[in-house]
Amino acid sequence: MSGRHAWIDASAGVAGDMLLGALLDAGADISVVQAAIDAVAPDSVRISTTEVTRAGLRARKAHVAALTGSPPHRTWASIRTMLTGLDQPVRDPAISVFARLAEAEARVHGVAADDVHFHEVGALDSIADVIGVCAALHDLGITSVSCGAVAVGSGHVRGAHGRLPVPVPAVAELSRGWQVFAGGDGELATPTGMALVRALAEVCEHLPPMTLDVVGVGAGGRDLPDRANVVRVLVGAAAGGDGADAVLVEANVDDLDPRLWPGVLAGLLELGAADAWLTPIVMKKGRPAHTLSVLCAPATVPRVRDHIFENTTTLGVRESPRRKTPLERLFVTVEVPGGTIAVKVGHRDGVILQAMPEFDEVTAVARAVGRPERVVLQQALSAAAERGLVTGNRLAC
Ligand SMILES: O=C([S-])c1cc(C(=O)S)c[n+]([C@@H]2O[C@H](COP(=O)(O)O)[C@@H](O)[C@H]2O)c1
Ligand code: NI
Repeated sequence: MSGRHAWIDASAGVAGDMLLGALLDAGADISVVQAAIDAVAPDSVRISTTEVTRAGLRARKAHVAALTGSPPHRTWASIRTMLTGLDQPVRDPAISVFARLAEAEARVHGVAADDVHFHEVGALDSIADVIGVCAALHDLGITSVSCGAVAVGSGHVRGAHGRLPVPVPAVAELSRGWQVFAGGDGELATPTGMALVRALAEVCEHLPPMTLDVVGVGAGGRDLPDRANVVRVLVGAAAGGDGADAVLVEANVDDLDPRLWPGVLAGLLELGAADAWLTPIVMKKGRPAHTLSVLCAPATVPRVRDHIFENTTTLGVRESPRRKTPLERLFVTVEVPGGTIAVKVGHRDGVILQAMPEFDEVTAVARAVGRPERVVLQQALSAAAERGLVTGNRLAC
């Protein structure tokens, strides 16, 4: 696996500064985080951390000190403009986080997302938390994130909106489609924390099998006697050595013009899905239909989801984590009359299990020389066999 996976333990709640503290505790470089924040809001905030204890457990508390006065209200549109100063790997997730917040606030207050006025969540410290978390993830080389069920709290809280029930409306809205539970008194999950989870974590899951590398513990502001007010981030490589994390995205569809399916499948592969296929099914009420299945890397899920909603008639998608164990593979070019063809060789522990000519190249040579594909395929297989590329043989060094 190329990148690292981070699993967020939000079983005691989540807030932007808690997540930032956890990632800094896991080893993210604070100067890299500060530089990303400075790129958006120069000389505005200073990030620091201290070691604290929460219910007797060591944790790192992130502090965001304002160096200037922060304007009380910001619109989503103005924050989006501020974020353009960031490098793409930090900017894209930061925009996704604020877009989530804007959509949630828009639904809560009954206004258009672009017109949403953030109050507390638009303050400099929230902006710093979001940018800081995205920069820290990038600095740690984390390429996929998942998170368990989130404790949201209970009771009431007082803020710019007056007295709000917990989970506060924005958190409730952001929680749709995610596993949540009360988990205790007070506001345990804040809008910024929940937006970070929803924008960055591809799936809600228990701790996935992984070779654990580092555990970061981020402290919340309160020290509760009965439970540690912390977010933990467990960072490592997904289990299976070369096995990569994958997500299966599926939808049952019974009313799409069938002529549209080839374009839907091709589009999914173009945007980076590892595979996309249709299975004929008979749905409720005896309706013939199709299951669309898409296997992709966790980071590709948001694009896959968007593509399915934009290009099919489905009203929802299902997502489930999967583990892929790819065979090691290499390509060997063989010569056939009239051209060359790449042969994909799958092997394990140095023994060849598969040697198959790439069929697109078989087709290209067959067309170029005017011979049937099956003849060119056989010629490529024979050429591969002459090179010793057959099942059971050891790979030549
Ligand atoms: O700023 C806004 S619009 C805001 C909306 C809501 C709603 O639920 S609506 C709640 N809050 C409260 O702000 C503070 C700070 O939140 P952060 O995400 O910035 O940590 C928190 O207590 C929210 O309940 C703000
Ligand atoms: Ni609000």
